[in-house]
Amino acid sequence: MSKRVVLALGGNAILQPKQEATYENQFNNVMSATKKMIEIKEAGHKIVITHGNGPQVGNIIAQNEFAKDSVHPLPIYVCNAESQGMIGYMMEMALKNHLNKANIKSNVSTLLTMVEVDKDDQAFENPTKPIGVFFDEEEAKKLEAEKGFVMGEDAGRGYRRLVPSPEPLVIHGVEEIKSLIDNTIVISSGGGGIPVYRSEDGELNGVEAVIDKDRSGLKLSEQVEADVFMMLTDVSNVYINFGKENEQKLEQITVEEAEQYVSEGQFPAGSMLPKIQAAIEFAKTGKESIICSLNEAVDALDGKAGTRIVK
Ligand SMILES: Nc1ncnc2c1ncn2[C@@H]1O[C@H](COP(=O)(O)OP(=O)(O)O)[C@@H](O)[C@H]1O
Ligand SMILES: NC(=O)OP(=O)(O)O
Repeated sequence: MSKRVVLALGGNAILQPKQEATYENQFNNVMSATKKMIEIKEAGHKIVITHGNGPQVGNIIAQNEFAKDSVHPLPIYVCNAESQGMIGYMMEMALKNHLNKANIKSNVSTLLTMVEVDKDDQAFENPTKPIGVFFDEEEAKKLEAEKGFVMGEDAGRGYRRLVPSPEPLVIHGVEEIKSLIDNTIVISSGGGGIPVYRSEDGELNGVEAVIDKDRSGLKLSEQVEADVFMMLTDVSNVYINFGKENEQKLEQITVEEAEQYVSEGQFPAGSMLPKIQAAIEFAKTGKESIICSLNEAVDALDGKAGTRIVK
């Protein structure tokens, strides 16, 4: 059965933590990731793709920082737009080349997507979103002291800069996505979307933040009325007691079971927790959420791989 599927791809799939941030490395990763997405298309499903941008937006911000004495630094929301354009370009080109090779007729369109947030969101008081490259503890302390950055540990992988990550509320371009989806692979809300707020007079304004792409993926799935919300990452499943001797793979869990694991603190805030929370919210609507590895996406849609969260 053909399903309408929203795919959320992690920013780390585009640039792995230990890889150099060259264009070639990122494009090769995008080529591999999009090849897997084409398999979903070949299986007859309609897909909307969203993606992370943590490593990329962090690097663009760092480029601005390094060059600030000669070129004016740009606000974070503009850096978000830049990362959306850069990743969207790589994905659209890679998808078109794969489709061409496989002789599949489908268009591909990247939407520059603004996502509305509440300018009074508590997240602005408490930066939690890790972006950019990883540092050791000593380097992180230096950056806090010298640049006033907020730094934090990211899921045991080292220290990264933390920026506010408000809740996405309204995804722009939803009607356009719905009208395109039958014949087009749409890429939307990249990097969680360009964060904007609407002031009382109705005017849109950019705001300094990076939205979590799993939270935006959830909103996108709800607003485009997807059948499945799929978060593609670098682990095959969600586990309880992850990394311990008694770790246990989860294949299908209910919303109640997932909430119980969250309350036990099974999932770290910087990595698996936002995915599980987004999966729970989507599953509450009676639709299906899947967290799986990119390599097993087609099997996961058939119920043969990954972790499914259902009502
Ligand atoms: N309970 C868990 N089950 C599975 N993976 C977990 C768990 N807790 C933490 N992780 C980590 O979460 C990571 C995926 O989150 P993240 O790196 O933010 O993904 P992405 O960049 O793909 O969105 C995995 O690589 C894994 O190391
Ligand atoms: N914006 C965002 O959530 O990016 P990552 O997936 O790279 O963290």
